[in-house]
Amino acid sequence: MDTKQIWFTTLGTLQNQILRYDYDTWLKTTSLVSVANDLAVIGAPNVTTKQVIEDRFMSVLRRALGEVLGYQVNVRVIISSATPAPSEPVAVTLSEPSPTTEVAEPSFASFNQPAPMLNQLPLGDPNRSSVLNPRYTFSSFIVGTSNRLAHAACMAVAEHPAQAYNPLFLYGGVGLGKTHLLQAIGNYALDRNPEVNVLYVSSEKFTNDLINAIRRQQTEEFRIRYRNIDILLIDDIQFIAGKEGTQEEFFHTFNTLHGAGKQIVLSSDRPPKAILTLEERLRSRFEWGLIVDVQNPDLETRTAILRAKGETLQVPVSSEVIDFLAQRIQSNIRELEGCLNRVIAYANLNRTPVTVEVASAALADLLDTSRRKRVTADDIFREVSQHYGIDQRAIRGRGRSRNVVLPRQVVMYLLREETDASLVEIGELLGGRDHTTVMHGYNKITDDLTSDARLRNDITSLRQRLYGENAR
Ligand SMILES: Nc1ncnc2c1ncn2[C@@H]1O[C@H](COP(=O)(O)OP(=O)(O)OP(=O)(O)O)[C@@H](O)[C@H]1O
Repeated sequence: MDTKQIWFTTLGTLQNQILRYDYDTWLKTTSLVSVANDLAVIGAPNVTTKQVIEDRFMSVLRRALGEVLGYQVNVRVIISSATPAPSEPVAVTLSEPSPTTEVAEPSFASFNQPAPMLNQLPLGDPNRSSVLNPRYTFSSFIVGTSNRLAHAACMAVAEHPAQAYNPLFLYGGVGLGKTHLLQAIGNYALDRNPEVNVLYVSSEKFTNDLINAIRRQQTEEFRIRYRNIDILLIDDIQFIAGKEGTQEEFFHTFNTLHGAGKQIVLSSDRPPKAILTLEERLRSRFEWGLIVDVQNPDLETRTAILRAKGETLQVPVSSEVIDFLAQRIQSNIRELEGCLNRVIAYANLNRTPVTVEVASAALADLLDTSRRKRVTADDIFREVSQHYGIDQRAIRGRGRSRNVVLPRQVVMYLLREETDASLVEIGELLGGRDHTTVMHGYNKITDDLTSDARLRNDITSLRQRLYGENAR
């Protein structure tokens, strides 16, 4: 068989294995350039097709080719300027694409032409489920007071795309679960309906794709790629600030999708108002829908996350170790997970069970330095008293006016979060109060933190005072 016959037969097999519009859009226009040394080189007519094939069809292609050839081959896709129909002779000129990582924006002058209408674009999306991490689902996401709102908003969007909140804008510090939630929306929507076009990209990838499209004069493909989507998930949108050309293109992408009733979800490390050098017209669009923040996880959430993570690792981790880690590692969830992994690896290497002593040894450098000095109950009473201008005796006393109850509950919260004191001990420190009263005070502050920005600022500045530079 020559390459033409091989490809003809392979495409015939593939036609029965993948969705018809996927076949028509992405595979019909490809060719088999060569087969040699266990390597089959496939020619794609443009960079978008090449990317889609690489992202979605490599394993099915390998299998189909293997069946036709009778032996296994590796597959490589290149861009080929000729795009013969499968029944036509293969005659191609090869051109290697240039590297995809770029640093600066080129001139966008040639790019400001009208975009194709959505209904003129071919169906079938580029780069979807293949780039969504299957681990990032709603069921693997632990909900606590710090992320309850964000989780509910994402769930609503996943269930009713473009009907609940559009756009949905998620913001929060590093490692707090924004990417997880964004991708959970995509995974959920795809589980419900595999035909839905979901695209998850970082804003850096959006920028790079745009730059490459301009450089290769493939702006049309770029637009097809980005405007033929049902749910667009863009991570770390703050990075488009200051990039004029990217903002311009994103503005049009946003308008096209939003106008066509498609869902847009954005994440950022800060709210739209705080993204400096973001064009006003984009800022106002980001504020059209719902803006929710993801906060630092409280003790309960940290404990629940560690417990769930321990279960997936199938390594017995005692509740003492989990409590120890949840108390000590407060910065973010990525670090929390990293620390648990490190403790388990350390125990494995030393062939010991995972105990608090082992955890403490495994994390010695982190616990001693990065977080810093130990905070004492005295530190907390002193700082809270100064912050609210309330005498320490009043905080410990029996008064029930609002101006003393709030600082008292903040002390309960900080003692529980920042020290190893038990509920009973905290009650004693606060003038012999019952542990259920302490629990109530702690819960009150944790709940209020989700909705009360002023209280959040209070807690943040108190932590800064307690820990200095390293405070979260
Ligand atoms: N509530 C949660 N339940 C379970 N796992 C979580 C939760 N929040 C975050 N994680 C996990 O923590 C890790 C970091 O989360 P993620 O990458 O989503 O953070 P991020 O907010 O996008 O951070 P960055 O801004 O640095 O990109 C991931 O492994 C994620 O699965």
